[in-house]
Amino acid sequence: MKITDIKLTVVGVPRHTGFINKHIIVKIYSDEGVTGIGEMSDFSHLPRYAPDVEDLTNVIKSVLVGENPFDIMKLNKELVGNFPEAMYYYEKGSFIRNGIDAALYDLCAKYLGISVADMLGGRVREKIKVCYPIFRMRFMDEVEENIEVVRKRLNQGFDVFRLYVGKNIDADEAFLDAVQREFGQKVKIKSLDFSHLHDWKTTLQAVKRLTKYDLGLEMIESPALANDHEGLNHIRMRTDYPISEHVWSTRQQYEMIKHDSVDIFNISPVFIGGLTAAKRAAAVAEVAAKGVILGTTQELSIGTAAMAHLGAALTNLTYTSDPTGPELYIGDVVKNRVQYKDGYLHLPDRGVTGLGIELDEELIEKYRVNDLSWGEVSVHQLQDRTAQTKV
Ligand SMILES: O=C(O)C(=O)C[C@@H](O)[C@H](O)C(=O)O
Ligand SMILES: [Mg+2]
Ligand SMILES: [Mg+2]
Repeated sequence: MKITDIKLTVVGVPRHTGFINKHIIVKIYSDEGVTGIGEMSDFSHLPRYAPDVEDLTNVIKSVLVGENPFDIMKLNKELVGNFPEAMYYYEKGSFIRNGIDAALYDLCAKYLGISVADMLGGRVREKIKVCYPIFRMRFMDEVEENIEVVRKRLNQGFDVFRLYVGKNIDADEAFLDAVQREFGQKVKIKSLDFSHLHDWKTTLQAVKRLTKYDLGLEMIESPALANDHEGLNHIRMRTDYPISEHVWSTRQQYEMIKHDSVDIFNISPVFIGGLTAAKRAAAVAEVAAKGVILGTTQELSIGTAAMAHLGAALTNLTYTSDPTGPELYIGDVVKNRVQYKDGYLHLPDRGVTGLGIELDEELIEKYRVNDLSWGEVSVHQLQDRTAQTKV
């Protein structure tokens, strides 16, 4: 089989919060008449610049056209050559590699008539426990709005949540207090995510306040400045709670092991550049005897299905994971969205081929936008993932 062509389509899909995220839908065509699909998810992250999609398409064509899609390791090496790793969480080259890698798996698995999980090592599980995110509050009046989100999502079966914290600790505390009073044991807050906003010592003060409300806390995430591997170790040694951090490059994961920085690696294909790289990062975690969760950038259904197939094959998925993107957006671009039930992300059936997701061309057209250009949006909105415009 040979790759014959590549198509990239940009879509902008609003979230229930009002925040609009741009993604690129990838199609890889082959001379066997089989097409692979993938998703370069959520370019709506800092820094505020964007790749030119026409130029990007040409670059990717120059890497892939004429190649055998089964040469996944060779093609990943080529992709890393063209879009090198960086020591940055939201490195856009990783998003690009991720979309291509998923489409290669989809193409090859469809050709073989098997599901992507079967290419990644089969199924250890059929469903993955996930949590619903509560985005960061800066103002007290956001507390009640977020309690309403908990009420609504609990009714839909999401009983585990995670909370982005660190810009208004009074609001964080008021939220946790209100959750405890209203929901008691019915709801779990599995993580407090500080998103690298503060140095570890400042975070530690906040952790002391917020862990008064232990609602089933599994981990404290990103509690030091980005790439402060020693800082993570300092705070890890001073709190009883497991520390988690995202993996965004091979070198950064190595440094975190060297400095014994974390208990849990938060692994997302989008931030490490694909299913291939994410599977390797999970194997590295196993070697280092660390826990693993599947993280998220809040993907649409294609990106989330890719993570479900990956999660199916991981033996060391030890804590509650994060991918709930399709529940956050008001729409999607597929005929069959991924399924959530009782707070679990369910894998597509074993009988499906590829990722098991079918594109809906009408929905692609509905959400299609010309490019990845930035509209009016503030750094706060980008950090906090809300449409909140107050300063
Ligand atoms: O755990 C995290 O950190 C995230 O989920 C990052 C978020 O910013 C996410 O990418 C989003 O877009 O909401
Ligand atoms: Mg995080
Ligand atoms: Mg994101």
